[in-house]
Parts: sequence; structure tokens; C-alpha cells
Amino acid sequence: FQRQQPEQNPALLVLQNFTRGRFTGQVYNVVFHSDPKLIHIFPCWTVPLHTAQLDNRLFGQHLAKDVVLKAVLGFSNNPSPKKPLMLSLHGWAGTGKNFLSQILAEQVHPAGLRSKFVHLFLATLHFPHQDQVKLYKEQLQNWIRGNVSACPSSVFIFDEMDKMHPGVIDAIKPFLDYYEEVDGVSYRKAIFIFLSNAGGDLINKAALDFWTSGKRREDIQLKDLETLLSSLCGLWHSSIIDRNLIDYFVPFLPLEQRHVKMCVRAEMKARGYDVDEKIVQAVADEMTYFPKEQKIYSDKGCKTVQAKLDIHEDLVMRDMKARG
Ligand SMILES: Nc1ncnc2c1ncn2[C@@H]1O[C@H](COP(=O)(O)OP(=O)(O)OP(=O)(O)O)[C@@H](O)[C@H]1O
Repeated sequence: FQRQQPEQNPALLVLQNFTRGRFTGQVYNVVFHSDPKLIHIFPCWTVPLHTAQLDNRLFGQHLAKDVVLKAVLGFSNNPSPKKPLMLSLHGWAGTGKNFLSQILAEQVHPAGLRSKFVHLFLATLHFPHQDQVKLYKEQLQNWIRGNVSACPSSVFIFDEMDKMHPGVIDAIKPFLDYYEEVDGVSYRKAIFIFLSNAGGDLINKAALDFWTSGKRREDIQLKDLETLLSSLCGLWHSSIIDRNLIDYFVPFLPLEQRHVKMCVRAEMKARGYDVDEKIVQAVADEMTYFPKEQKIYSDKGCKTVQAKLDIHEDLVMRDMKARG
């Protein structure tokens, strides 16, 4: 390290462990200063994601789990990826897109959204005005450039992609492409995640068709959604799609009542309560379901579970006290 020059910043320090037949490891960013005695080391990329980490937390999303695990494993095992990892998550509201992105971000930077290397952008909040697209473009490019220079494995999450102006989307394109470096910065270890409700109704229809024909939801395979996924490509008139820069389209299925109940149980446990099935059922019953006739899928997925559980909080506390 002493041979490194400050202008070669940042260097990567990799610590690897070989446990139970597989490598795990931690990567640190090492920043050198002009004072040779001063070296700044901070974590920047942790171990790959495991199935078990998702099984206990993300419910009813076997396709999203498989695709993301495959994508992240491949990317983190590749010492020199040719381009940044680019995932596009699609589905109905409250089905876990933000949730999974955050789990993924925590894998790379344990502080998750609180880490200064994880960046969340909301189209309607950060890029609301059409007439400011030029300015947004410039600011966004500077932001990405500055942050990837500081930490190559920075994570950028763009929510509400369906509401993003194509000009802003195109601003990200130069960083996603197969370039070794852009203006002296390599973006190949960065992760870009796009979230959107686009295609949610088509995914719901595919799930409902499966249900109607008596097939198990868990048997839905990516290939069953192939036509749908390819039609998603046409949703954004953007050069990101034209250049095939998206590595994986990740479909999120609509959540059934049994998944809502799993969310309620998980939330009760997270709050330190004993799981009370009466309350689980009560919260699940308060949700609304579609289609009108069959009432299979939750309108808002698990999104309102926390708020609904708040209303039952008194009851839970009384129950716990009574049980001592
Ligand atoms: N599949 C799931 N498994 C476990 N928890 C879930 C799941 N889906 C949603 N949740 C819970 O509901 C909350 C809201 O979900 P999330 O914000 O991820 O939905 P979303 O798909 O991003 O919705 P939107 O499209 O409206 O932004 C999460 O923080 C999580 O607690």
C-alpha cells in the first residue's frame, strides 16, 4: 500500500475467509492522503446475499428472490465485471420492491439507506419539473460521478421510474454502459436499481391466469412471463432499453391474504410481541382484495400492514399484560 499514490485513490482491500466450503469476504475502500502516514479505510461491499436471508423476510416473491440472488451472486463473484449491475423491478404497490432493494443495499453497505454510499431517488420528489430536465441531468451526473469516485460499489435506487422524464433516465446511461472508465472513473462495480409499477397489471393478470387454471403460484416461472417482460422493454422510450443495458427485469407478484398474514406476523415479531393469530387475521381482514369477484390479491400488498397494526397495538399490549 505504501507504494500507492494519492492520485490512485481509492484502492480496494479484500479480506477473504474460506468457511464451510465457500468464500465469504469483505471489501474495504482505502483512501490515501498526501501525508503518507494517513490512510483512511472504510467498508465498501460485504458478503453475497444468501437464500435464507430472503426466505425469512420477503414473502410470496419466489421469482424476484431467484432472479436477484442469481444476479447478485454472479456480480459479486466476478472480480472484474464489464459493466455495473442494473436491475429493473416491476410490480403492484406494496409487493416488496423497495423492501428488496433495501435488503440488497444492506448487503453491500450494512447501514443500508443510512449509508452515504446508498442513494435513493424518487421521480416526483427529486425530478418533479419537466422544464428543469437539463439541470436535473447535470446534477444527477455530477452526483453519480462524485459518489462512484469515492466508493466504486455505490448503490443507486431510482423509485417511480414510470414517472421519470426520459431525459433524466438518459442521463444515467453513460454510467451503465460497457465502458472501462468514463473521465477516469470506473462504474463497473456500481449497482443501479430501477423500481416501477409499470407492468404491474400485466404481472397480476399472469398470476390470476395461473390461479384460475388451478396451478400453484410457486410454479410460475420467468419464462411464463417472457412476453410480458419483453413488452416492458417498450415502456420507457429511453436509450437504456435500446442498448439492452438492463441486466434483469424482476417481476413482483401480487400478494395473497396468506402473504399479508406473514407480513403481519413478521411485523409483530419485529415489535417484540407474541404472534396472536386473532390479530393477524383481523389485520388481514381489514385489507381490501381484488379482483372484485374472487378477492385474491391485496390491493396494497403489505404496504398498510404497519399502520393497521398500530391500530391494534392497544389490544396487543393488553393481551400481553394479561398473559403476564
Ligand atoms: N413481499 C413482501 N414480503 C415481506 N414484506 C413485504 C413484502 N412486500 C411488502 N412488504 C412490507 O411492506 C412494506 C412496503 O413495501 P414496499 O415499499 O417494498 O412496496 P413497493 O413494492 O416498493 O410499493 P410501491 O410500488 O408502492 O412503492 C415493506 O417495507 C415491507 O415491510
